[in-house]
Formats: sequence, C-alpha cells, structure tokens
Amino acid sequence: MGIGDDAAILHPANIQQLVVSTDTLVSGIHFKAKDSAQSIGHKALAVSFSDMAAMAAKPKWVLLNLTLPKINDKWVKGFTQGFAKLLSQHQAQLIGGDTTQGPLSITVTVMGETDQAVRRDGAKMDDLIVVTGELGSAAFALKNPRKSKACNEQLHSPKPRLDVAEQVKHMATAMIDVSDGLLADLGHICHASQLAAVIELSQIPVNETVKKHPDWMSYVLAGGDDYQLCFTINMDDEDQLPEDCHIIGQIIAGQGVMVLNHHQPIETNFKGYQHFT
Ligand SMILES: Nc1ncnc2c1ncn2[C@@H]1O[C@H](COP(=O)(O)OP(=O)(O)O)[C@@H](O)[C@H]1O
Ligand SMILES: Cc1ncc(C[n+]2csc(CCOP(=O)(O)OP(=O)(O)O)c2C)c(N)n1
Ligand SMILES: [Mg+2]
Repeated sequence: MGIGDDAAILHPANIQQLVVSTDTLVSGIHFKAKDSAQSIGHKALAVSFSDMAAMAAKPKWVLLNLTLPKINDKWVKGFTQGFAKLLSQHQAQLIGGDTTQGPLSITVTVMGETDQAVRRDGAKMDDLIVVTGELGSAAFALKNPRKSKACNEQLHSPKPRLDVAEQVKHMATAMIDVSDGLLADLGHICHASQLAAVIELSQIPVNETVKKHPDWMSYVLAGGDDYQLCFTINMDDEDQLPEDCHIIGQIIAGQGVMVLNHHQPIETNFKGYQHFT
C-alpha cells in the first residue's frame, strides 16, 4: 500500500536482504536551478538507483521529499515526467514522501532487494579492478556545457548501472558507484578492504572530446557525478565480465590508490568531490 495514508505499509515477501539508501540533491550544489525540470527529476532518482546498483540490489520502493520555493505547475509536470519514466523503467513504486516550501532541494529514499548485497569491504589481494562506461564526462560537461552532447547527456541524464550490477553481483568482491570521483570512490573500497590499488590511466575509457581537454585527467580521476560502477573481481572471473566493463587495475597490499600512466607513476593531488572543504 502506498500514497494516501499517514505512512506506507510494505509487504516484503521473500526478500532475503532489504537494502536502503537516501540521498539529497540541493539546487546550486548538485544541479543548477535553471536545468530542465525533467533532468532534475530523472537525476534525483538516478543517483539513488545508482546506490542500489552499487549494492547489487534491485530498486523496489521509493520515497520522495520535495522542497520547492513555489508551486510552478509546468516545473512540477516536467520533474514528474523525468522521475516517473525512470521509476517505471525499473518497475519501482513511489510509495510516499513529503512536500514543503523552501529553497529547492530533493531527497530520495530508495529500498531495494537482493539475495547478495555487495559491499565495499570485500576486495581481496590481486583482485582485478573494473569500471563501467566512460569516466569524466559529467564533470567535463559541467565546466564545458557546449562542447559535447554525449557528455551533457551523462551529466543531466545519467543511467544507473543496474544492468551491469545484476550481471556481476555473484562475482564482484567489492563494489561502489563513482559519485565523488574514481580516486575517492576506489579509495573507499581500498580503505574498507584494508588494501591498496594500482590503476593504469590509459585503460580507463574516456570520451574523445574530454581526452582533448588539458584538464582531462582531473575530470577522469576526480570529477565525480559519473554514476558508473567500480568493482573488484577475482582474476579467474575475467572471462565472464559483461559488455562495457573495463579492467583498469589491480588490488595490491598497502594503502591508497596509485595511478600509472603508460606504466609511469603519476602524482595525483586530486581530492574528489567533497561537500565541506
Ligand atoms: N547524516 C548521516 N546520518 C547517518 N548516516 C549517514 C549520514 N550521512 C552519510 N551517512 C552514511 O554514511 C555512508 C556513506 O555516505 P555517502 O558518502 O553519502 O555515500 P554515497 O556516496 O554512497 O551516497 C552511508 O552508509 C550513509 O548512509
Ligand atoms: C551546479 C553543480 N555544481 C556541482 C556539481 C558537481 N557535483 C555535485 S554533487 C557531486 C558529487 C556527488 O555528490 P554527493 O552528494 O557526495 O553524492 P553521494 O556521494 O552522496 O552519492 C558533484 C561532482 C554539479 N553536478 N552541479
Ligand atoms: Mg550520500
């Protein structure tokens, strides 16, 4: 039972693990107020679905908390379109939420199910490090809005990688979604797993327009907002990787993430996205 009562009632039948995540998007921090309402609606849900993908869960129930400066019917219609389209693509259900007046911000809580949640702390020595898709496109588009249609799409309409998550959940030893930038997020896997990583920059898929930009390395390694997956697998499972999965490095002993470019170590002072600096 969903919207209409004081709270939603769930009937979780045959769910082995219920996985829950919440994320807030704030105007001016996570998106621009002038972005299309449709893209804001899509992205608010996509980033939460991306957290489900990172845990190898299938999204089922969603709560939406909207804070709006004023009621603008056209904006609300656009937002709802973007939100509802992604919701129905994954057969998830909006079961409730809250609407308040104030500076534009959106909080989405999503509940999903899995038989095999994948955590950040399971990476093992010698595991291969894999990323999906291309990295750096969204950060590039934020700074260079008129340069690449594909990058703009990645920024405004990211596709949560629930497809890959479903296919790799039984082989991934650790997984995370790349929201704060590869170095930061792979760093979280390393920290949680008490190991280190070495990655080869030339193996990371990068959009060709991004690659031509003088700052491409910082977009790729620390730009954030990618919503691709980064996960680790045992070396023996390499042959079973699905499409659009790219091996970029290996788990080693130690701490932190070491970056090689064509086998040469490079200095990286990139910090990734941080809210409080
Ligand atoms: N204000 C908070 N209260 C309780 N838990 C929090 C809070 N902020 C973050 N967390 C928890 O800390 C962990 C990491 O959060 P975060 O860095 O936001 O992850 P993600 O990048 O996946 O959104 C998550 O388990 C999240 O639930
Ligand atoms: C207007 C605007 N400024 C900055 C960014 C870049 N940006 C916003 S949030 C973010 C990283 C992810 O945010 P966070 O709230 O940490 O997501 P979480 O890790 O909790 O999923 C990035 C790179 C943007 N997309 N739009
Ligand atoms: Mg978060």
